[in-house]
Amino acid sequence: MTGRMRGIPEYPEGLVYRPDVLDEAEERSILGLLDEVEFHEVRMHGQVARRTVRHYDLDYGYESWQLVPTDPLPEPLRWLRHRCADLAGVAPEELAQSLVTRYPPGATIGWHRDAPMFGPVIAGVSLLAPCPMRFQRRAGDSRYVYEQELVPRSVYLLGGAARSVWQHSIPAVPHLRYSITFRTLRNPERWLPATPVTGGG
Ligand SMILES: O=C(O)CCC(=O)C(=O)O
Ligand SMILES: [Fe+2]
Repeated sequence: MTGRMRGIPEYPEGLVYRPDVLDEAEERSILGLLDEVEFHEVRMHGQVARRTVRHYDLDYGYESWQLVPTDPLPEPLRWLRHRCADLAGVAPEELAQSLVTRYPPGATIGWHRDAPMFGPVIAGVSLLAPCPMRFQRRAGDSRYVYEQELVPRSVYLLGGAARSVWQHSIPAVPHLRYSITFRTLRNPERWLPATPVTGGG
């Protein structure tokens, strides 16, 4: 489905979409946890976005383009990371950054590719309001487009060209939505502390 997007419809290679990854009880339990989360503003180029975010494990400085260690992913959310890792075919620890985004009615995220310090696989969980996720890529004078409806309790994976070539965006929808994204790192050794050596004197 490409809705009203202008361009040549094409499926983004590397996009995997799975509805019904969570059941309703699981969604409710996560929403209960998110009620307690303190969300932070996103300020880019001096503009405060309507969506708010909470990073875990590594925080992304929207202005600095650096990753800095932050609070660990809350234990009651770790099974979700594990499930996404299984879908993505990576170890849970490889999903080294978690981001919860809260989209109140009218909030959006504009066209972008995720930052280059993140790795080749990104997983995204959707909760509450359904919304379209839009994709575009340009080649010469042509614009290729795709629209994927994200239903609540679904997971998408961005790999291959869907991650590295295509841009994506989320338009405004009339009801509250949350997304939880888990990202791999391109250079884990640059950002993660070395595994501590244990057992010594
Ligand atoms: O809301 C979503 O699922 C997409 C979020 C996103 O693209 C991002 O945070 O980079
Ligand atoms: Fe993104």
